[in-house]
Amino acid sequence: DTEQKNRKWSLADFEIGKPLGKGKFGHVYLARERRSGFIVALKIIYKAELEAAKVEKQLRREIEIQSHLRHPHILRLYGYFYDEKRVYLILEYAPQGELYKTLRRTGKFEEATAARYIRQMTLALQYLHSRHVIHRDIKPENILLGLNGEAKIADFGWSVHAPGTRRQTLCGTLDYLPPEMVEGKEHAWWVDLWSLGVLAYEFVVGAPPFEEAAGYRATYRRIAKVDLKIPDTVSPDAADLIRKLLQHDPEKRLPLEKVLRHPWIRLSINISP
Ligand SMILES: COc1ccc(C(=O)Nc2ccccc2)cc1NC(=O)CCSCc1cnc2[nH]ccc2c1
Repeated sequence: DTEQKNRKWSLADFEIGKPLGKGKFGHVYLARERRSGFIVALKIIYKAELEAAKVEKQLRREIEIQSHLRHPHILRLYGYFYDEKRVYLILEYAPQGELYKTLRRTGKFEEATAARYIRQMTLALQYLHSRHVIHRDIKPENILLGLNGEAKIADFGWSVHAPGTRRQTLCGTLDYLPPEMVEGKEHAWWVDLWSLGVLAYEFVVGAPPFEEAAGYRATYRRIAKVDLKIPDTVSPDAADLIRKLLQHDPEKRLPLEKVLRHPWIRLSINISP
């Protein structure tokens, strides 16, 4: 409520529980707000690390963007506070944990499950794009699972207001990069359409489409050429959607509204939440 919303939080308001993981810039702990008993995830980030990485402004901008985002498939940032050494982000806790752990454990998802997650991510992207926010980093590692196993985009380490042209020093996997980013071109919301295609492929196949053991140059080449091979274990409907999203030309990528009406996605609606 508004009283809760505007109040000044401090560490004394929370009981810290088990560690939930290590993020880009900090450690995340389960925590309970003492007065209400409300469970949250508390991300503790050292200011020294922010200064060393020159990302203080990026964090401030993110907090500004995210404190206004409200969507069932986007992890909430409830608020933040700081003391002289650390910044604390009060984040939504996702009880069913990290989607990529489930994916690695099961190898790949049943197509109905995959389609449900893709529909949920599409709804989240539609909401973000309507707020002129590009996520640019949609991958299994950034998706958490809520109380009923619903997918939530959970990491906003790189979201920007559209159109983004700043080159990010990209660490981590290149598998999700679209050609225009690999070629360092101007990019916008259609970047997320490409990533949605990569995500759908990885969910039903169990590995990203352009992965190259030979290293990143080979991955770059395969992305730039859109050297896409879809195994015939993948249903025709799923393959059709993946092909319509993994288009080199951004204007040819299936818009989010059409993704929601695609047969593969419509089929997933009548199966569990
Ligand atoms: C909305 O989310 C976020 C918003 C902002 C930032 C962030 O760090 N921004 C940043 C930092 C420094 C410089 C610039 C920007 C991170 C997240 N998200 C996460 O860190 C993922 C774990 S969310 C916690 C959480 C919940 N529920 C779980 N269940 C199991 C594990 C788990 C883990």
